Amino acid sequence: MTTDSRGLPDAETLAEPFGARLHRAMNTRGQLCVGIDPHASLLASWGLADDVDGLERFTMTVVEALGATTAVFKPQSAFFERFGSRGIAVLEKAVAEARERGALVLMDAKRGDIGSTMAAYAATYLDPGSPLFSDAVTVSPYLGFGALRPALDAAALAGAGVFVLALTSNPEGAQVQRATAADGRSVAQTVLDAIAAENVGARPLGSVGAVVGATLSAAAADLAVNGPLLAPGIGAQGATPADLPALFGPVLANVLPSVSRDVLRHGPDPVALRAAARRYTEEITAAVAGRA
Ligand SMILES: O=C(O)c1cc(=O)[nH]c(=O)n1[C@@H]1O[C@H](COP(=O)(O)O)[C@@H](O)[C@H]1O
Repeated sequence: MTTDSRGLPDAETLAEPFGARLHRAMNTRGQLCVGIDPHASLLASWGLADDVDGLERFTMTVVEALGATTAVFKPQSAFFERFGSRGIAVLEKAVAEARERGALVLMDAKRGDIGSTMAAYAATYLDPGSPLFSDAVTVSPYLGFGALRPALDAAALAGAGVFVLALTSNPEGAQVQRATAADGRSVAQTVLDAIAAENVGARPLGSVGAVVGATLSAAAADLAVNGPLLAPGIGAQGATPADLPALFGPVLANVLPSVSRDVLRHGPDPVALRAAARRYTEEITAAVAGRA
């Protein structure tokens, strides 16, 4: 991807939808998404202070070590927000530096609100003029999928993507997501069907993704959304790349497995970080190819 002087995608890149850019990135760099989650415990294990300087050292080390080889970075916004405006400034820098190195940035913000407020979130993450403009953002559909419309429209306009929570990796998610909706489908299936409707006709891949935790024993849902499937939960939450084929079956090629702590714990040595990311990328490639 080419960028302008601020590290933002240039007009030509923006014309290409996120789904197509992600498809290419996964094919050339592998299917691993590296989560940037600067937990206080990780800062401590890297020998860094739990302050803004530690946050910046941690984040830039990850971006510099992995930016040239990783398809997607997923910074978790909360770990930056907890330091206030200076933490957000580090996040802005991380977005620009990651993109500078050719990685896509999926902002893990999990936003979701009434439509008029959603428009402000869309302006934050999906307007190319915003300092936090990202290639994609995670959103929550629990105020109703329709309330996400401003984000879906802004993403389409900017050539960006939106990942909607469908079946999350945490055990508590089932209480809401497996509940039966008025028409007899599960709540998760209504979300997945709405995502699929957004992606109709998109080639090679739609720009609206679903979040489906790799920790699930079975999806028990139709995952054929013609879009990417972000699969967090590998590593610290107990799932492995070898779990992916049984869970995702025919849509395995569209899965973007995400690992945060189990890569990050190998720092601050960039060589060890790269080795950990490479191991996961190879294991995912083997799983997708049926060799796991
Ligand atoms: O949207 C997400 O990224 C997400 C969805 C989900 O269902 N489960 C989940 O763990 N995540 C995020 O993925 C990351 C997982 O981190 P690790 O468990 O350290 O790999 C965290 O940033 C979570 O907030």
